[in-house]
Amino acid sequence: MTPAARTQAAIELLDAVIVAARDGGAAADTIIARYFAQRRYAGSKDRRAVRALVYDAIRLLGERPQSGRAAMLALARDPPELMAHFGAGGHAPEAVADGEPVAETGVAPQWLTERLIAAGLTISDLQALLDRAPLDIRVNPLRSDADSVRSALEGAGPIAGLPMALRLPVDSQIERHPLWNDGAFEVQDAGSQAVSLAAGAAPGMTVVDLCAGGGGKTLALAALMANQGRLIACDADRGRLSRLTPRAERAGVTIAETRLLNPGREAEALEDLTGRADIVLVDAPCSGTGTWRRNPEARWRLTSQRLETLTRLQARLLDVAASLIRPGGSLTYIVCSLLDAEGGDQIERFLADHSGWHAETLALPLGTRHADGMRLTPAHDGTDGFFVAKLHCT
Ligand SMILES: C[S@@+](CC[C@H](N)C(=O)[O-])C[C@H]1O[C@@H](n2cnc3c(N)ncnc32)[C@H](O)[C@@H]1O
Repeated sequence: MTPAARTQAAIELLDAVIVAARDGGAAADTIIARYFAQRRYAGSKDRRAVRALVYDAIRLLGERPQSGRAAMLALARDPPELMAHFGAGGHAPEAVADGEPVAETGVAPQWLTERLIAAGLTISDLQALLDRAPLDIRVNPLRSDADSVRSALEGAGPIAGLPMALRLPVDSQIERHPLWNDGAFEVQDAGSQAVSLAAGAAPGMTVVDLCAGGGGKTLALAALMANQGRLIACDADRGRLSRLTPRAERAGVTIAETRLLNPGREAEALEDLTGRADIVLVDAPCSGTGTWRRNPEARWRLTSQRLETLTRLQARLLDVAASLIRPGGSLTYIVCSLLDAEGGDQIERFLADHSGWHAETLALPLGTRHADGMRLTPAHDGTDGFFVAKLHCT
């Protein structure tokens, strides 16, 4: 592909990303993978270059742009050599027309920027939400140890405060590394590892991971439990939950049992656990404002209606979780969002509605105190953004 043809490919992809963001379609990564699956003539350098153009344009634009061309014209202001691709002939984009729209640059949609600022973030905190994410792994003590994994992976370095976490050069190809196959490590953001510690899981406990998804935190909990006790991994999404079993096998986790929940009727499938769990972890479905480094187009998807639906679901899941906890047990609530509506406000509501509960003052190796919990941000902690709180039932 010529450089100008790559620019045209990026425009076509951006058009698809914009439509998907508007209509709740596939993620940008999936759209790019599908595009190249149908264009085998594109070599790996072409793919890398086109992908970089698409993501550079997405990161540059806070509001969802009207078209891929408007997005690319905004990017073409700098570096200006991109502008020379327009009208270059062959597979290049058409020449720029007089008065053609150019998308406005920005960090996030106005309404979200306002809410994030209201949650105490600065503009540079917001800008850091769009940095390129590092590649972090969690060493699995059920299969290996941090020194062995570190010496086997080129460029691996420690992360202060997290003895089982290592940070690797961003482009490291590790997903099929022999040590990965052996279950010696999992790819997991350091922030995700830090907030998992908040639950205080220990050997012999009964732990419910209410929103386990593919099991990222379930596996971390199992390691903290030294594979002893009972770990019930639940989710309402059969596909996600089904990915947990092979991962657990690879990681040598034998205590995890999965339970599929019926949305809206979660408590029914958990009746036998009422008042019996030492710990319930609610890694709640959320807007993901803390993970824009990985999915920058997510900020083009979120609407205030979607946010409202999510906050209602989070409140309900907190109530379900509370019913499972034994007296003296604890509930850890996590969201990878930095909006107070999904973080501190949820805890405030919960405490107002549930007498006999209180929030613990957390002391995690990363993060800062925020509302009744702690907050991790890319700018402060070099991790994805999270809010975590721990509630005790007396
Ligand atoms: C933030 S993700 C969980 C990520 C996972 N804990 C991890 O560490 O990889 C939130 C999960 O909540 C699940 N979820 C959505 N609605 C739910 C419900 N009503 N009950 C339980 N889980 C639900 C989603 O399917 C999704 O997997």
